[in-house]
Amino acid sequence: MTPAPAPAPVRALDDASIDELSRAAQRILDEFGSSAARPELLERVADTAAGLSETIRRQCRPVDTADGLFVLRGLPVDDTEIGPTPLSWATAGDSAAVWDVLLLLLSTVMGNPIAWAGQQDGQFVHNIVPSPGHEREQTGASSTVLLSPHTEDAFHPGRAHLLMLGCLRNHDHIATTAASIRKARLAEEDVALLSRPELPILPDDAYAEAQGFGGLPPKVPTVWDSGDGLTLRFDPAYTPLDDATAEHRAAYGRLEDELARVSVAVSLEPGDVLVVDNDLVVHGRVPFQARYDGTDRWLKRASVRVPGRRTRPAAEANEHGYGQAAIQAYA
Ligand SMILES: O=C(O)CCC(=O)C(=O)O
Ligand SMILES: [Fe+2]
Repeated sequence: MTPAPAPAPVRALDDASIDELSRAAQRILDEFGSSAARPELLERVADTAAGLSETIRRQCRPVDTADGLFVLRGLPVDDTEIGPTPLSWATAGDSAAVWDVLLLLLSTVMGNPIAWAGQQDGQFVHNIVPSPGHEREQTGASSTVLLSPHTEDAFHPGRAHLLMLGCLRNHDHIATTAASIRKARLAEEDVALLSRPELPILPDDAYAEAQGFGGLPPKVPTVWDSGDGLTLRFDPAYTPLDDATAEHRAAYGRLEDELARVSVAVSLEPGDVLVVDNDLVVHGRVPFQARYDGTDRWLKRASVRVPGRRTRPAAEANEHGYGQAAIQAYA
């Protein structure tokens, strides 16, 4: 089912904030010559973020509607200046590096950016572009398949609280999909069933090394009440549903149906930064045909932990995370 386009809550940045953020990012990039995440650069980002205006801080406040997301709008993108869309994250290098710094600044206002040694060379900001040979994968590099709704890095207890997608180019208006558990209607019995840790979530195809990990996959709950409402950890493409009881599978299926029912399509415009609460919302992407001619869709992605947030079951602390470690920008 193709989700209905629905207006996502937009937080429009005013001219002064746009100017302040753009200048701050450019200054850091000029100083370091590259957005590669060195400790000195992260330190400068932290200092700069701490000095950003109250107005910017307010626009970066936590998600405050049941949509579980918002779009920060107004940052400028010059389609010529950013150059052609790279053919893969591995060849992106410093393409549109000022956006790496912008996302790091915004992430740092919202929390603590994280990186993974096993993904995109340990960078804090990822390039999401369609890549030849990966068209049918369940990763950000795919195109011709529906990227099914998922919690980002669902396999791992160190996964982000917030996911940030900055749009540099999207000529064909290809939508990101988003479904909030806070809008889903689930029977009490289904919530009870899905709160039981009955199935593991395995590492996705972006983590080749973790997929070879030898330990026993921990069984995890799919939904739970975190105190202020339902919260979820969901990635059906990497969940061995055949191992579940028929009863559990049926409840999981009803959850999938509900998420499809409440799913919205968010077609990002250049300059938009979509912020998704990874505890409330599963995201995906509609299928599309890549051209590989430098004009394809191009997003930058950052993942953020929010210190002190208590949305995760205590048992997650004992998970091995398949040998992967989330590297936090600030200890
Ligand atoms: O391409 C998109 O809109 C989302 C891709 C995705 O799932 C991600 O970057 O985590
Ligand atoms: Fe994702």
